[in-house]
Amino acid sequence: MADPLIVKICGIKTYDMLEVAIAAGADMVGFMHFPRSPRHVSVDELSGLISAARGRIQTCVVLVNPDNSSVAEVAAFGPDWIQLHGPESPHRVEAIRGEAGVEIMKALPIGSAEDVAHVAGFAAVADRVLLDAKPPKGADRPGGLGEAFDWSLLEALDPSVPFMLSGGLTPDNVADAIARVKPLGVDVSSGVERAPGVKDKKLIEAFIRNARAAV
Ligand SMILES: O=C(O)c1ccccc1NCC(=O)[C@H](O)[C@H](O)COP(=O)(O)O
Repeated sequence: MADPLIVKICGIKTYDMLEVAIAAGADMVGFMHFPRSPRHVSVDELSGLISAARGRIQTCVVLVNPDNSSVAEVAAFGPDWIQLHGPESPHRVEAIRGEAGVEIMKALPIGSAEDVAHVAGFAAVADRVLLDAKPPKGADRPGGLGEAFDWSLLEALDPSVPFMLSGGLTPDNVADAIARVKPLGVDVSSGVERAPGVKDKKLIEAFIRNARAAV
């Protein structure tokens, strides 16, 4: 039997939306800890949200090129995952994985065949990879931009590499994405918001319903 699809709702900032994601059947929530993000949560907020979610849904803290002290500070709250969403090298991913004591998801920007060729090297040192759209030059953050990439690029990916798909997913395109790309899981942020950083209950519910119906 095929593995069940993993659905991650990223950029949760409030307890209300954490409850919405859990009730709607998400498998994982992401908390952004990156000040330039409209979804940024402070360390105090992170600690509270992770505690409220513990044992009910998997938690993932998203960091961008963190130093060792940031990793240790966040890991101490006991999330299930840390997502590295910056230009971390495979060597740095491996080092953080060794130190953090939590599972590591490495986000990788995909905009060309060359980007796809690098995925297997990161998959070998991370617990999971998340393939996202490559941000345009001058973007103020490396993710959460609501932009999709050309999914056909993934036809060149080694089929033994499990990955999650993100970038511009919405309730309207998630079923098509799953059918075409066959990811291990899907991740969404902008597509379930009514304004940047403001999640919407109905959009979260529709996204999860449509994703589950596609498998
Ligand atoms: O969401 C952000 O603001 C963000 C900022 C900096 C690094 C990563 C960020 N988001 C990480 C995610 O996992 C998003 O869910 C992923 O990039 C997809 O976002 P979207 O295209 O908006 O659905």
